Amino acid sequence: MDRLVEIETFSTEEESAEVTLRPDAWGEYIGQEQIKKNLGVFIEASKKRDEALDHVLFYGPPGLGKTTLALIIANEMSANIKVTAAPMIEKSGDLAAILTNLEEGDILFIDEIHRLSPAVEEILYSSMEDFRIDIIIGSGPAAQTVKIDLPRFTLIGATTRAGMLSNPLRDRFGMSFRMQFYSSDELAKIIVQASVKLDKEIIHEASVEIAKRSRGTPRIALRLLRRVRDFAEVAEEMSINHSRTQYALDQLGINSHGFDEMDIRLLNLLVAANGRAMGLSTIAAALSEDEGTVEDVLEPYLIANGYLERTAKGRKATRSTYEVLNISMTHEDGSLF
Ligand SMILES: Nc1ncnc2c1ncn2[C@@H]1O[C@H](COP(=O)(O)OP(=O)(O)OP(=O)(O)O)[C@@H](O)[C@H]1O
Repeated sequence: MDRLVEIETFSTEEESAEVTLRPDAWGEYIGQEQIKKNLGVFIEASKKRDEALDHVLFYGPPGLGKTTLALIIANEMSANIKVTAAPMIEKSGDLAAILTNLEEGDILFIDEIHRLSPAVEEILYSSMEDFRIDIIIGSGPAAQTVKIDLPRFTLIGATTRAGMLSNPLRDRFGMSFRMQFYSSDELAKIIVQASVKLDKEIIHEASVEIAKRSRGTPRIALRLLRRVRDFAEVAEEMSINHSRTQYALDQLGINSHGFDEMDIRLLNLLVAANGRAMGLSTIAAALSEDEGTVEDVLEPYLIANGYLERTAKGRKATRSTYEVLNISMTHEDGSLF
């Protein structure tokens, strides 16, 4: 039987474009070397034993390749995969319907797994551990519990917030992997690979320029590649060259450190606090963003690169923040922060 890949979550135009650029084999998946090495061993071992792979958790900022890895695992295991996201599983019945439709060895990928409701999570515990669910039929004194055996499946969970997972859920994953930001070299390779799929030549310097400005994130790199390609095509250029790339990225408001407008606003805010720490809620209100976006999307890259520090009292600018914004680190009286 052909392998079945069912994806329920892709909706926006950008996401469906991503599907076509998504690598589907190990060889095309660039970077995350340690994760690939370990997963390779575990996949080979479970194939040798002819067993389903143990449950896997991927965590880290958005766009680093969690969904892509899940699809590659399914490919390697020659398993069917069903891709969904926690907000789509509202009631325990929704999860029960998904689970009872799985077959032996299938993979279920749940994105944003930290957003499952406690009632749904409860069902997941027994299904992950005992491959069995208890469903309550009816209500009141006439209610009956029916036990349903499930096939041995693999759950792959992805989250931007490992800290928000409950302990019982976290403990039921046999392996968990933290996704790393990508180096510029790795991103440049991803960009070249994607440009081949898009059938648009890109010169080396241009791919490096996009890579440097992509916040260490493949999704951003691919989005910028598509926008730079637009600029090149409107200018009727056969290939994407360096000067067009610089021009396009400047027009898109992305500076040479990869900061976009929102990063710059956040860093300026911290610097304006004159060395004092600023709370998450204050930052979110000042940027008109919700706290989750600030914490999951904006901050991780800035922290990983030393431009923002999380302290017990709140967020603070670092020496690198002042340097990168070209601002002096002194109080009005001349003393250092
Ligand atoms: N290591 C990689 N090599 C090549 N392309 C990659 C790699 N990682 C991600 N991509 C590409 O980047 C895009 C985003 O990846 P993906 O959707 O897997 O990220 P994600 O971590 O699941 O994001 P989210 O958590 O927001 O769903 C995809 O189009 C994918 O093709």
